[in-house]
Amino acid sequence: MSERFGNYQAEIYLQGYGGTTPAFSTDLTRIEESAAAVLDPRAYGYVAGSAGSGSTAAANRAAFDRWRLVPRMLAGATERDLTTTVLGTTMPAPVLLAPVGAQSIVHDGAEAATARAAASTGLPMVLSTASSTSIEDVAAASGGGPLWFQLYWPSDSEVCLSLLARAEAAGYSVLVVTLDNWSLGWRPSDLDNGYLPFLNGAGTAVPFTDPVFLGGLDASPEEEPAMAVLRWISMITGTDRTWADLAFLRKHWEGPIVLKGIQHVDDARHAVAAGMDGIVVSNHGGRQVDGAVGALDVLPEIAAAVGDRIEVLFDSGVRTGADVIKALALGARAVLVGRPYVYGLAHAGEDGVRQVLRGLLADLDLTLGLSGNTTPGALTASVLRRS
Ligand SMILES: Cc1cc2nc3c(=O)[nH]c(=O)nc-3n(C[C@H](O)[C@H](O)[C@H](O)COP(=O)(O)O)c2cc1C
Ligand SMILES: O=C(O)C(=O)c1ccccc1
Repeated sequence: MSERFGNYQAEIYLQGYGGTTPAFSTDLTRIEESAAAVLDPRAYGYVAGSAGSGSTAAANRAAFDRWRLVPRMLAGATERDLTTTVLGTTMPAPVLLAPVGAQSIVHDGAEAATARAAASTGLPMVLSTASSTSIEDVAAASGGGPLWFQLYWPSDSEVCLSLLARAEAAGYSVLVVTLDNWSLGWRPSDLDNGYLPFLNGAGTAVPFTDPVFLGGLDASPEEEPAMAVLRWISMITGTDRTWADLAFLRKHWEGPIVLKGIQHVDDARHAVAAGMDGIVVSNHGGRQVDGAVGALDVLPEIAAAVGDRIEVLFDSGVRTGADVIKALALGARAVLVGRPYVYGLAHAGEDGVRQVLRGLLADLDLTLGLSGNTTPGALTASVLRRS
């Protein structure tokens, strides 16, 4: 058993032996159910919800189910090493925390609690532009843990440059540019509830903490709060960009740049041509385009086309150790996890996020070993069978 992650399994058994069961299921496909019980129904609808009929979120899970592991025996897998190198940096496992905005709607600790939990596991946290906690405060909470910054690309370049400069100064190492959410998708749970994360009965909270953005806001008190929030969001998420515009980001960001939301092999090729360092194959957890292809379904062709020239990461629907193995075997270097850790945050703040992450890593470590594999880097499609 791997000392590092196997201990966590023993800890959970010991807790049970002492009469304490975990606050939420170690099955991350089910943690949503108990999160529904602890969250405000509208906040829950926002986090759990997805676009349209929910068919893309369902397709994400169905895509994982179509691939099965074929375990090997007596394969010398009693010792594993999950260490992975992404964009030249070593991390303890091939897992990152996906950027999730507005975390204060699920827990007062918000992104600072998430940052502390991430730092304690050594996994990189990707901070959202739409965070409820500032870039600097999250860096302070993280205490030197690995941090990446997710950029929503503002329509105003001064605001964009301010975000980039602050992220760089605060020590964020990688820039993740999200391309698939220049407008919020059609999300019936939020539409039915009249819910936007920054809009509440009492009025509005400006969703972005950047001082240049705040300084440029025109005061228009007559504007309907919902219209104001939508306008602010669209000012930050930007519109009307082209592949050529990426040169601006390349010029103003020294470190690696990763494009998030890639689903078509030609877009992956565009990313290479634009001099990007990586992509996240992702459909935003099914929150943007209803009826879209399951993210895992497009991963193999994209990895085959560009995987030797650019780092390929993956998210959307990852819930178990086996899911991580499948994504890696199909060409991803590492995966990002979204909703599960947000539910951990909702349940128990920093500790809840840590429980989710440690559980996922322990599951990954055990499933890797029990299926006869020892390192994430050695996984290929030969460990899988399509069914
Ligand atoms: C509540 C919520 C807020 C999100 N906010 C952002 C965001 O601010 N920026 C971003 O790039 N992606 C955002 N995402 C998408 C995640 O980064 C990620 O792509 C998605 O959650 C992965 O799917 P999963 O939840 O099935 O793991 C958000 C997702 C959720 C659930
Ligand atoms: O809800 C989302 O998926 C998201 O990416 C977002 C966009 C703007 C503000 C907060 C979150």
